[in-house]
Amino acid sequence: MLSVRDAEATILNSIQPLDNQRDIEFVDLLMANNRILATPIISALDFPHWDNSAMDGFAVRYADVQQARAEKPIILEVVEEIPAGYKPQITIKPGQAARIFTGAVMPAGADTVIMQEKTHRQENRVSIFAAPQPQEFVRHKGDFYKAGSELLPAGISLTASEIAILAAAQRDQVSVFRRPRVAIFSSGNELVMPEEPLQPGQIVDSNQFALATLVRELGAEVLLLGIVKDDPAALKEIIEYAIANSDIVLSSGGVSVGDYDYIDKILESLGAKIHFRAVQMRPGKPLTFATFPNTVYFGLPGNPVAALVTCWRFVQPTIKKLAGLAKGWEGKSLKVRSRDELISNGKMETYIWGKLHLVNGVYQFQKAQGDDSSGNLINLAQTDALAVLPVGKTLVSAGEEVFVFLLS
Ligand SMILES: Nc1nc2c(c(=O)[nH]1)N[C@H]1C(S)=C(S)[C@@H](COP(=O)(O)OP(=O)(O)OC[C@H]3O[C@@H](n4cnc5c(N)ncnc54)[C@H](O)[C@@H]3O)O[C@H]1N2
Ligand code: MOO
Ligand SMILES: [Mg+2]
Repeated sequence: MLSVRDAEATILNSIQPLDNQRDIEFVDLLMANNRILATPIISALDFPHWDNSAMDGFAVRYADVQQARAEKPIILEVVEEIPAGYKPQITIKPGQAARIFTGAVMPAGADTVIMQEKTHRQENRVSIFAAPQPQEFVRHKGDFYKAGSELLPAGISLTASEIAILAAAQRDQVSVFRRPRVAIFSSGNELVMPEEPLQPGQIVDSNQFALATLVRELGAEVLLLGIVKDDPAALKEIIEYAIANSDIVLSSGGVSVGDYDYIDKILESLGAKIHFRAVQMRPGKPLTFATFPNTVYFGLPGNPVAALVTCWRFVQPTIKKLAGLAKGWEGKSLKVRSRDELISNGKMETYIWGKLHLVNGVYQFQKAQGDDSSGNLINLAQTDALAVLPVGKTLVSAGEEVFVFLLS
């Protein structure tokens, strides 16, 4: 059976990221949070734009004050006051200084700023009590970035710091990748919506809610297609519609070996390339991955935990890669100490859901309490990590280290 690693490689190698010409849109800066930048940002300006003071104090000529000492202060004439936002009018000559404030433009003639605490002001004179370093507390034009240099590369997710840079670079609109479109439906005669009273044998379709929420959290747009009966004609119709209208299709249920598990046969009849039908993992073994020319298809297993685990493990990096993220789409793992004993049959890569606790700066993994059947979605609540027992590993004792797959 295909290993998790090979399944992941097969999936990610078949993902074509969105196109940086065709698949972009312009959004206002404050709407760009968590969107992915489609075009690099090149600075039109030097940063800082002009020489300015890094302190409240006095702008001076270094040559005038290099001998200043507490016992023998240098006294300068204050010829101008320069608050932030003001254009200095006077050139500082030998023996002169300007009162200056943080962020204010350096006056011509001055090359150094003395912080206020090292001075004493009396009317139009200032005493300097300590020698500065040459050019101390001056932020020079272009020190941080020169015009023409790249401020932000394409393919990064925009957060507060990048939005600030875009604002500083005077971009009020920004070119981002469109959101990937993900079609979601559930298959099964037994499924009903949450508001419907349960008849014998029925079960609420929780998967469409879980998957839609996860997909939205990942920044993609959801096309929610609801519940489809285990009926080949109905399934074929919805799959045709889904592949025509999305980048990624997620169905849940109907991918195992039962007589009513039709998904794979329909995908075949529609000309899909079926890459695999099962992965050596638990939960999540019956996972179908197929591709159409413009759409990738995940036939997720119906059991609620299996559907979410396979989504976390495989769909999450797929959405990130397709969305245009240049790197960092692969899942993240961390080695932590397990509080609980973890058990596997050793035949499958086993994913045990639970929670991380930060204790004295070190993460500990706590397994979810209760029945760990893949049908028991109740104990998935508050899950933020999956402990991973590789094939061949049957036991992690309490207190032993284990790799966990992070969910966010
Ligand atoms: N003979 C075998 N039987 C099964 C195998 C196997 O290898 N050989 N694998 C088991 C595993 S593991 C899983 S996981 C399931 C996967 O089954 P399907 O993907 O075909 O899904 P269904 O049969 O339609 O449903 C399975 C289970 O999940 C419930 N379900 C389905 N959809 C939803 C939904 N949208 N929301 C909530 N619950 C859902 C459904 O009622 C069933 O209980 O196959 C095993 N069998
Ligand atoms: O994966 Mo099936 O993966 O639950 O029980
Ligand atoms: Mg089935």
